[in-house]
Amino acid sequence: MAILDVAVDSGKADGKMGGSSSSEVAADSEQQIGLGVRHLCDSGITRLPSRYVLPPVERPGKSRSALLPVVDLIGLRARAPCELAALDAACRDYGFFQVVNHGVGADVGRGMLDVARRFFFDLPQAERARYMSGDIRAAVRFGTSFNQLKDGVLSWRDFLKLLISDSRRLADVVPSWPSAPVDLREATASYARACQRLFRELMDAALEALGIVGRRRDELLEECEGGSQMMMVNCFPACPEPDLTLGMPPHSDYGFLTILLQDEVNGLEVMSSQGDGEWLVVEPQPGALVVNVGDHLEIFSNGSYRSVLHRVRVNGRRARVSVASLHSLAAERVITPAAELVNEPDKPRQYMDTDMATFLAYLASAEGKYKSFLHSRRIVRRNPSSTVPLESDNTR
Ligand SMILES: O=C(O)CCC(=O)C(=O)O
Ligand SMILES: [Fe+2]
Repeated sequence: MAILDVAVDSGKADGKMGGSSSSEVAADSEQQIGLGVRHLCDSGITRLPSRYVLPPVERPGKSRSALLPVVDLIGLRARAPCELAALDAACRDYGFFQVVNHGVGADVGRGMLDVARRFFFDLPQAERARYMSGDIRAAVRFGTSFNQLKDGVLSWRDFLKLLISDSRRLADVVPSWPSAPVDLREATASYARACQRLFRELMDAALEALGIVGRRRDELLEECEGGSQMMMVNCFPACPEPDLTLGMPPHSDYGFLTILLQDEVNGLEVMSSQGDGEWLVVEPQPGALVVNVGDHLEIFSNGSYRSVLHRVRVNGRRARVSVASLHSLAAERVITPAAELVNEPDKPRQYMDTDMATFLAYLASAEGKYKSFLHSRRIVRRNPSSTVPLESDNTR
């Protein structure tokens, strides 16, 4: 039976380790694990349960510190050529950048992180368990690990997923969000709205940098207004053996752009663009937001912009909270390489069309790690008449 079903059916959502004399024995039980990492920590474990232990080659190992390129939204709004060039270069070369003067109020960001921390750390487990679901399509979902029902090795992470299928209808979905802590809905809706504005401004500039202008750009921006937004509120508790596991395995994000808000605890690591397989620890500037290109923008830009692998490392002392806001067009919209960026034979089409249904079907059937979804959409030309999808790999 799926882990999550066991957890929800157990009826002991807020129970501690009833009757067990060894925390490790209990911690290894599927039932405890299904309730999430935060709950597991409450049981007083001192060793990492075996379900979280990665094989040696997949453990975090060494990584070096790096500063992401900085994009200033004020300059971008004014269409300062150097700022537009900085955005373009960051999306082409790194797939990641940090944005300053982004217009998301410091109080709005702080409010979001504060309520997220209280959701994971102050509420009784039963409150969170009300939102547990094994259905990856559920619009409101408390879950654990990465792709819980498919993960061979589990990730040291709990999350609250909030899906807004049409950003214009945010107010309609807010009442379905958790009612505790009492300010969760208000704080999260304010932050979600601020992210929508930032996403549209960044897309506006990115389209211009890609050379998509005039009516076509206006239409796309209009579509972004009614696009989808997925908020992943992530919690990475302090881990008893952080070198043996990850908070999130290497993955790329599915949307156009992801806006990432994080607390002061480091953890995000990005695959180096040098092709040397090195992991770079992101040191964000205080007050900056981290932004990354997702699979849909790599497809739309016909490979000019890069959706880059990233992962989350955990640590032994401090819990970390982050909020990733993934933005794309409406779920039913087909994402296709922009006609302006396909130019046979010099720059042939690199990707097949995709849509949300295809992505979800893929997630339901696979772990979704590395860039396997994106690679499943890649076109490889062995000879001019055959187009077949590329096998997945983890080089980008
Ligand atoms: O917590 C982070 O730094 C990254 C989170 C992330 O990659 C995601 O939610 O997709
Ligand atoms: Fe991500």
